[in-house]
This record gives sequence, structure tokens and C-alpha cells, in this order.
Amino acid sequence: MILAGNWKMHKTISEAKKFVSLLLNELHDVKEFETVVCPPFTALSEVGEILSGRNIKLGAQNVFYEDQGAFTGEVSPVMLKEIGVEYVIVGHSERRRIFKEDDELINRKIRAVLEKGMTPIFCVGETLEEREKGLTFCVVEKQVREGLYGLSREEAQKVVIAYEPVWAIGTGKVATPQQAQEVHAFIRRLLSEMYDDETAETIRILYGGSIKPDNFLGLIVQKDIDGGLVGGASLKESFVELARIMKGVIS
Ligand SMILES: O=C[C@H](O)COP(=O)(O)O
Repeated sequence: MILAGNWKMHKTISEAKKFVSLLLNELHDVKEFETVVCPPFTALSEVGEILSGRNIKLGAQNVFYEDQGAFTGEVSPVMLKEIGVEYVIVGHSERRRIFKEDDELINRKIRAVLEKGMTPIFCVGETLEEREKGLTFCVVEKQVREGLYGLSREEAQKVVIAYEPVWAIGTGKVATPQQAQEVHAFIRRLLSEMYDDETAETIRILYGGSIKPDNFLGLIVQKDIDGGLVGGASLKESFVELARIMKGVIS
């Protein structure tokens, strides 16, 4: 199980350092699952130093696929690896929508992250319009197939998938546990078809979208939900509450 916090474009370096110290203090006893925080790029290195050797892992929110070169404004997998990044969010719906990232680009990023021995948190999910047109499975299938295109079963097993219905992100409109479980089970079946049952069982599938302490339990007890990718509620002490809820479910 994984509990990952995506801080998005929040927290200055000093705010990030202060908050991560609080998290380490509150969550020093959490060993049953992986806890990850993904600060903005400016704070990554300093937060990484504080987390070094501790039980909270460092994640980045984005990456480019080349190691170096004339790519103004981009950050490479080598640069992330050097500062201790272990997880990289790839294909978040905000990047797909605002920065026009497509499935092919996302696939290249996933490969680059794996090549450097880091774990991609690969996001998929449908918009409200697509859900209302009955296209959820079709959209998610395309994203999964194209995102994982060309990956061997061994590589695919290292990927973490995050199902984030776009209509639930930052809206306060969480998917019901049944809605989320239905799509997670669909992804699991798809992975089994693309690879095999063992690979489908090994790949962890997180839910993301308006997770809060009062709706988290119902989601993570679902058979195919292996944790959460949390936005807003990861910026404050509610992240500690989410970790406690997850600990309670596992132990
Ligand atoms: O990456 C996190 C997701 O976009 C969820 O964000 P949220 O928890 O603020 O809805």
C-alpha cells in the first residue's frame, strides 16, 4: 500500500521544510506502507536532505525524458535521481490538460523514470463529460495501453498506477468506493490481459480525487485499491490522519 501526497504548486522551501519535519515527527512509527511526499521542484533537494534515511520517501511531480540538453524549463531523470527522488508522478491530468501532454510523451517519461531505477506514479482518469457519455472504460484503457506501451512485464510490475477521475480532482466530489473499485478492477483485468495475472496483482493501483479523512476508509478497504494519491489533504495535518487510517486498515 502507498500513501502519496502531491503538493502541486504549494509551499515555499521554508514551508516545505517545516511541514515535512512535522510529518516525520508524527509518522515516525509508520512502517507498514510506503509514505511519499511530492513537493514542488524548488523544495525537492532540501526536503530530500531532511528525509534521507527516514521512513517518508521523496517524489517529484513531473520529469522530462532526456538526461540533458536544450530543453528550457525541464528537469531530467538524472537530476531527480541525484537528489534522492524515488517516485515520479507522470501524466497527471493537470499536465495532460493544461500542458497538453499526450499518451506518447507520457510513455517516454515512464520509460525514462524506470530506466533510472525510480518508480513512476502513472495517472489515468476520465473527465466528467467522458463519464457521462459512458466512455470511462474506453478512455482509461487507451491511457493504460499507451502509457505502458513497449514495457516488459518486469518493467510494468514496477509502475504504480493512479486512477484519478478528473471530475473528482480538487472538486470535493469524491468517487464513491463502488465507482472507484469498478474502474480499479477494470484496470486490473486489463493488466492481466496485457501481461498476466501475476503482473496485474503486483502493480499497485492508487485512487486519487478529493480524498479526505472522512471518505478515505471506504476507499482503501476496496479489494483493488492499493492506496491514495492525495492533493489538497496532503498539504496539512489531515495527511497524518490519512496515514493513521491506513495504518489501522493494515494492522
Ligand atoms: O494528485 C492528486 C490529485 O490530483 C487529487 O487532488 P485532490 O486530492 O486535491 O482532489
